[in-house]
Amino acid sequence: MSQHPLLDGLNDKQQQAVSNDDSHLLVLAGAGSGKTRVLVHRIAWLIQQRQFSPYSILAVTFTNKAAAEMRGRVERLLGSNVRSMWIGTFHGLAHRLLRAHYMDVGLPQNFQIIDSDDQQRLIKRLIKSLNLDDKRWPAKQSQWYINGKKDEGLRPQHIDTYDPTEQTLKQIYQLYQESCDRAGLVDFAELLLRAHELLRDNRTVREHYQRRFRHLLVDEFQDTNSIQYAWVRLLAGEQNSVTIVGDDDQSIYGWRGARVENIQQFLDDFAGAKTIRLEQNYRSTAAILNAANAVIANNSDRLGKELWTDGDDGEPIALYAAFNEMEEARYIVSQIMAWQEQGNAYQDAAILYRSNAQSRVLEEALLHQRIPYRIYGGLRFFERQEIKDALAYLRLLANRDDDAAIERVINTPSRGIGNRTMDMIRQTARDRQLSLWDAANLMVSEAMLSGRAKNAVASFIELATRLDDHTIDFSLGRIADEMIKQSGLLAMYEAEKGEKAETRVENLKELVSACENFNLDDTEQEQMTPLAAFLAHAALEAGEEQADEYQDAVQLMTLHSAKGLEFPLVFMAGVEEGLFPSQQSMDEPGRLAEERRLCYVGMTRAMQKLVLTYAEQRRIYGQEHFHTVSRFVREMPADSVYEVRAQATPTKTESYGRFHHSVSHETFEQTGFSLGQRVRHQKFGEGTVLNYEGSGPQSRIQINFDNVGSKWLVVAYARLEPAGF
Ligand SMILES: Nc1ncnc2c1ncn2[C@@H]1O[C@H](COP(=O)(O)OP(=O)(O)OP(=O)(O)O)[C@@H](O)[C@H]1O
Ligand SMILES: [Mg+2]
Repeated sequence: MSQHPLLDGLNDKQQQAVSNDDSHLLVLAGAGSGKTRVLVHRIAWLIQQRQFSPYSILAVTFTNKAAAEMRGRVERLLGSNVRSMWIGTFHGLAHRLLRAHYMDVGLPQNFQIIDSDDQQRLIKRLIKSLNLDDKRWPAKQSQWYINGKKDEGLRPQHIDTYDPTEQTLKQIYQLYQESCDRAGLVDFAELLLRAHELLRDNRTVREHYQRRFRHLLVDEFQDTNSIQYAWVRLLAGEQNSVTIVGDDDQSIYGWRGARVENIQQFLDDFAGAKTIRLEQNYRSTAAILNAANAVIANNSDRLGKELWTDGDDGEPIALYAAFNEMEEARYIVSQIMAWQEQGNAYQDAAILYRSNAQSRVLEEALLHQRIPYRIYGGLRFFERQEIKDALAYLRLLANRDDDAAIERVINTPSRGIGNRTMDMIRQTARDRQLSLWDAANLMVSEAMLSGRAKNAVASFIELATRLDDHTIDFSLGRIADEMIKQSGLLAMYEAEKGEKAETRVENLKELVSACENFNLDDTEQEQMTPLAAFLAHAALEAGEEQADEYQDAVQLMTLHSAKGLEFPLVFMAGVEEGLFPSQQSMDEPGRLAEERRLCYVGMTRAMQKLVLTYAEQRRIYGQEHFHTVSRFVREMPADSVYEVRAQATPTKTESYGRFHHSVSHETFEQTGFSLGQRVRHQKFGEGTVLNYEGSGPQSRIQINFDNVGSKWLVVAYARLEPAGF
């Protein structure tokens, strides 16, 4: 019997899932087993074989990018467009519903979506208007509260509480809601909630969509939250078919309200649902898959799945122990260069990391070698809001007349300098041809401002002056450290709640690390002060174009955003106890299990080659840490991992007080020198080898000369000789 072309290239179980009749279906399977592929083929099958109109299909994916890809793949399979099919993220689809029914939900036609930052700013203003102390009531806390309630489907009137704190939060929520409604603003949580209310409360609309969407298909179902699940149930109604695919081992958003229990709930709620398990992995080599399976086996409470491959063993997983994070980054970059020289594309390599703050050092190493890269789902380090705030303070220290810097931070964190005061300062500056700084000083000394405004401006001037005087003899790292503390920036972000604020605090501390490690010689701008040189470096780096969409570029992303994707070559950087698993997760079994699932997700992104790296010493979040290799690595079978560099002989270099090891991998061997070695230069005299980069004739070596300090030299020209101790 000849089979339908849409079933070609699928195994039996996959074919069963694709050609399933109209009963509800759960495809429960491990990573890389073809779940997403099954969804794509099933959509095409429904249209071509079962004659459903694309109009009657609704598909949900986890990101917009995944939605676009899925639509493209369906269209390629069918050879026709499926424009009338609804496909998108839960948020995107909710938005579409609200646009179509704005009147039914009481929104103006031109309602606007606000992002998390806008939302927070609005809440902040409202807290002030209630005359609440914003130290006692940080906007972030209210934001967290409001969004949490919305995710549970609760409006202010549903909240009954005698707790005085919650009563105030409820009052803020109420006021926030009123002002959003008045202004026609909709936040992310509101999109989901309002669309849910529309479907729940408006029978005509509900029945319309229930009649329309005969098939609902959801990818990455393990990461749906309560309201998203409620949505699926409403749209399914009594007669429509629901296909969900997921993997309980890849549930990694529990911390954000996702409920892996929804998989079990689905089987309870949707009568007659079938379960199909896919067990063959088509993505990764046996070495990678076996190691990933061994890691996840350490979790309990799993729904239980098998995963095997008949593919090649492939290369074992490489484990590289770097002596610090910079050397880790250089190693990764050198491997990517070697891989590219073998004829591979940059875009087939991905660097995954646990924390956003790790990206800075990696970005710098890539920039240094002029390798294009793209940060997936995020801003580059020096473009992030909190970093720009902090840099503005540093700019102000370097140059009081930097008006843009003053504009940015004169009231960040809030010091009671309002728009009116700022307008007056701007006006004075214009009238008298002064910088904002000079205008502000003038207005304070000549009492041109009212009492409160004057005090606020004076305190800002005093802060900048004090910071400068106080840090005059400090190293760049200490200047940055004092600045984030004294300016109140650190405290401001620390007072906020939520993941984004946590990341911001981490990034600020990471900026301190960046300053500490900043090497003046790197810039070859020895006439500049370290601060000025650093600022130039940061500005240039931020101004560097992010690789554009079509350019071949290395992919950088957090482990979380790598979900569902695959790459021939994958690096997982920072696999260390305390970083991955994270420090906070180590004492809580639930969180540790989620970290382990994240490790499983990361490893199973790799198709051909997986490289794990860790740094024995890492300066992160502004502090030096000595880490051991992650327990997850120890959970991998010994024969599936090989250490790239086993032997390490620590030598201490006085100037840096850091431990260095002699490296034995090729790149450095070519130079003929080893870290910590004593060398002699004709002009500069004797010194100790601190660092190196690049390979072949281009390789450069950093030497701390006893008399002239540290210098980077090109090995080929430096004519260095070994020297005795
Ligand atoms: N029957 C098959 N024959 C050959 N290749 C397949 C088959 N099924 C899937 N693949 C390929 O295996 C890879 C993984 O498939 P897919 O991304 O659909 O897996 P998944 O289960 O969705 O993974 P994840 O859990 O990571 O989202 C893809 O490159 C896909 O094209
Ligand atoms: Mg998938």
